[in-house]
Amino acid sequence: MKQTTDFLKMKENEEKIVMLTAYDFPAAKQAEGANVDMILVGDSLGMVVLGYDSTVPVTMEDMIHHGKAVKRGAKNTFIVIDMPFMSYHLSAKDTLINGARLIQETGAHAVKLEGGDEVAQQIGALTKAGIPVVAHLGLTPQSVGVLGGYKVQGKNAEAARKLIDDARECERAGAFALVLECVPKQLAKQITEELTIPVIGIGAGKDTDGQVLVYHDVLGYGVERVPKFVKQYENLNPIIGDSLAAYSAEVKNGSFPDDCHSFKMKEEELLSLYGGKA
Ligand SMILES: Nc1nc(=O)c2c([nH]1)NC[C@@H]1CN(c3ccc(C(=O)N[C@@H](CCC(=O)O)C(=O)O)cc3)CN21
Ligand SMILES: CC(C)C(=O)C(=O)O
Ligand SMILES: [Mg+2]
Repeated sequence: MKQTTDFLKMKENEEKIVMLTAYDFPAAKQAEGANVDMILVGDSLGMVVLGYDSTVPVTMEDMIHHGKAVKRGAKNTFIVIDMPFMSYHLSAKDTLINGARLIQETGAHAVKLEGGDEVAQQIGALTKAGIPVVAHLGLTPQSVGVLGGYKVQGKNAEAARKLIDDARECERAGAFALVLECVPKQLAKQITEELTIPVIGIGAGKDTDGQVLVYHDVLGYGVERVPKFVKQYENLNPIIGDSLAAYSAEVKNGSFPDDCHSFKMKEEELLSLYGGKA
């Protein structure tokens, strides 16, 4: 299994880092089977598997419940788990307690939290306590209310400069990697070149050190509309829809279950069951 330091070496060797989200046992098994370098138990689970319209309602309990299932499915893959909304803002003590719970109770290897300068203290405290941290900048979905929607970030010079400063600050605070979401590709390239730690992009172009996508987006599984930056490698929705409709139709018309999906008792057992008594 890869370690935090291996991701730094991958950056140095210009070997791309592949990250994919997973929220449950089967997805984690598939991700590990596909040899992804890192699995992210993202708080996007609130939207793609719990049906909320943002990541804000996701709780520590939700993250731990899903994190445990992912770990059972991917025992040999590096796992990063999102710290949910407001679990790293109240106090240094709360941040450490929540970070420790996520690591200890799920068996994940690192936590991820959103923000730059304003959470540098928390990144430092967690790292000093022995919890590896991935920073997350650009479009930070937990701040959707403040950002006013899921929009590309860092489009003007001033916003871009702030993002570059924040990225440096995250590295200085001790983050071992940075997720950069929904920013212009030129800005992502510059940040990737300026940082020593690996930058993993999502909607950030091809020049970052790695890429991350949401499992359900890649597969077209459950999700209806996906962000522009998503490449759908499959569209499972109609496959699942058609399969379930066929099952339903066959139950209704009596063609399921047939003999090959049923169990049979031997004739002599049937005879002794009914034979003398009927
Ligand atoms: N299924 C899913 N995939 C994700 O990548 C994802 C989630 N959910 N939930 C949490 C966040 C939210 N994300 C999103 C959601 C929507 C857009 C989006 O629609 N963006 C517009 C761009 C708008 C603009 O031009 O500024 C787009 O058209 O892609 C982007 C990121 C990324 N994350
Ligand atoms: C989109 C990725 C980076 C994420 O934070 C999540 O899936 O929650
Ligand atoms: Mg997230």
